[in-house]
Amino acid sequence: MEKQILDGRLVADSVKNSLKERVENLIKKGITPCLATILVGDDPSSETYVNMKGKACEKLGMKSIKIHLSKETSTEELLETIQKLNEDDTVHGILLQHPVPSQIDERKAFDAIDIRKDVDGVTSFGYGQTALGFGKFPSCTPAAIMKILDYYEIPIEGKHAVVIGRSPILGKPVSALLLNENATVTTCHSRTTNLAEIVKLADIVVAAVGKPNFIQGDWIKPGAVVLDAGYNKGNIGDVDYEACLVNSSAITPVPGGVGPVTISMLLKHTVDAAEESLKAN
Ligand SMILES: Nc1nc(=O)c2c([nH]1)NC[C@@H]1CN(c3ccc(C(=O)N[C@@H](CCC(=O)O)C(=O)O)cc3)C=[N+]21
Repeated sequence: MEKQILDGRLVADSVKNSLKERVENLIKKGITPCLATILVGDDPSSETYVNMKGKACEKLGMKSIKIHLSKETSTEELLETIQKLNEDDTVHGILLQHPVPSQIDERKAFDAIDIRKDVDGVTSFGYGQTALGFGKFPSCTPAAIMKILDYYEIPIEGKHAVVIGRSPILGKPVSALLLNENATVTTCHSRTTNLAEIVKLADIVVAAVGKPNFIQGDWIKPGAVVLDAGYNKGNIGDVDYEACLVNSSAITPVPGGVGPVTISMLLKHTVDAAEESLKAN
């Protein structure tokens, strides 16, 4: 069996290339697609991610606004910041970097984002739309996983997909997207008692747990496709890559797998939102 390393940088480049002309056309019409990122606190890895997102925008001729709030920020202050960005017609997408410091009601902040600007797919309403199958902006990592499967023409329909993790912007929405594509989906989590047994049934494994090298090689059914959405400290995925490579037919590395595609989907959603704003006016 031929083994495929799923190259996220390649997929991300193809997504970004498809945006170039759309960005140019918008600029000709006087609209520069703009993503506003909000970072609360000073976690260095969050700062790295937010900077990567801003740079990716600029590389494509898009605009990025970076808002950095102190780690003492209150929910009210954050809501005010979001409200201003909602009202700013030059801003097309808003990304509130997760996680936020513990004094902040993150759900309340996410849900304050105007649905038209929710390019990161974090609002309750956006999740509901995604789950029902008509959402415009699914969360970016779930969207990236689907894009990788699509790019490599990996069939989903009728396959057993096992998602490990049920977070609001990763495990839950990716389970929904896979279900919408007619996979049989099992969502596992920290209280799942027979995890290894369930993963062994999977044709498609999505790792979204946040534990380095957690997914073991002998859990992978021969021929299974493995997607690693983990982003642990030191650029380590949730999948024990070398061990899982053995049985898998296709696998994403970390780095260079799901991560770069996540960012390209964020850009795509921002361009989509900018085009929509043009239609609305
Ligand atoms: N509201 C919100 N939306 C997010 O989408 C979101 C978030 N919060 N919080 C944190 C996670 C993490 N995340 C990553 C995106 C890209 C890479 C990525 O591109 N990583 C590179 C390597 C990174 C490097 O070179 O340092 C790679 O995998 O090749 C990683 C992680 C988005 N997240």
